[in-house]
Amino acid sequence: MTLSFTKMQGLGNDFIVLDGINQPFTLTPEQIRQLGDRHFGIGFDQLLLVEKPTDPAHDFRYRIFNNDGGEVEQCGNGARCFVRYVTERGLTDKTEISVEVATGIIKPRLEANGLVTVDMGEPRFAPRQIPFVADEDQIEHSLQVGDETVSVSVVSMGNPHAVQVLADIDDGVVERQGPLIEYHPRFPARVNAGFMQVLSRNAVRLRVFERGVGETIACGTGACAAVVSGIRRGLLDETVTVTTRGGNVDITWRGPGQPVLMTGSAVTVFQGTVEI
Ligand SMILES: N[C@H](CCC[C@H](N)C(=O)O)C(=O)O
Repeated sequence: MTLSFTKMQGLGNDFIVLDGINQPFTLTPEQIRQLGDRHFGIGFDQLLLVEKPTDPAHDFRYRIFNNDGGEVEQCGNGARCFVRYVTERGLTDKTEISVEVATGIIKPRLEANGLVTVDMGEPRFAPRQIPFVADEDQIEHSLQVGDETVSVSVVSMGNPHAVQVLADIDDGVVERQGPLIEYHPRFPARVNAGFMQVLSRNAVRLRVFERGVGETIACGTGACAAVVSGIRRGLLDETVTVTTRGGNVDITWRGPGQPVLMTGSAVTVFQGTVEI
């Protein structure tokens, strides 16, 4: 099978985007792993699939696969690339679209300045919604990680995140704790592990060890979850610039019942075809 794809990146989190509307296909998890391999395949963090919506009230359906082959509920950097892809390829003439994801609706919008803003929907905190093994929602939960006891905030942006606030995120903590948190038994669906350093009430640094991938250069939903958890902890104001290894993304959250808004870049790198 020959597949046409577009290679894209948001803050260095990289993707291949596939048009499942005009190019119907199926891929097994093993085939996704092969395509995602950075030596024997194309290489990507996630594969993004564009499909027709199940509800005609919306413009598209958006499916996301990590490079371990697993399908997941949400991808923030990918959402910005999604709207750039469908407009550049003429799949829509709109600049703001309504997109179905596994756990809700997101609304990406192309801005006049070339950036993309996405209404990522409301964050969720109930343990069963994450999913997370705990009695109730708490702003911080104690978690045993190897021989360390850490304090995490647990947030779902559709996909699960466990976020720590640390004075230093470059001392080896990401490499040491990331894999242990991703597979922690209290997260039945695994989890993305965020490591946040607060610089001011409007600026943080963030590194994320992503479920199904490992550490990525940037994580959009991770940035959303980190800012929400920092606001809930009383450390941040409602609009925050998140500095990742791949660049900056701006996140706004006006509190419970409100959506998280994310603004950042989305870049088309190249087009290609692949035999699989
Ligand atoms: N690894 C994530 C999916 C991709 C999230 C990230 N690339 C983003 O930009 O939000 C998960 O398993 O939930």
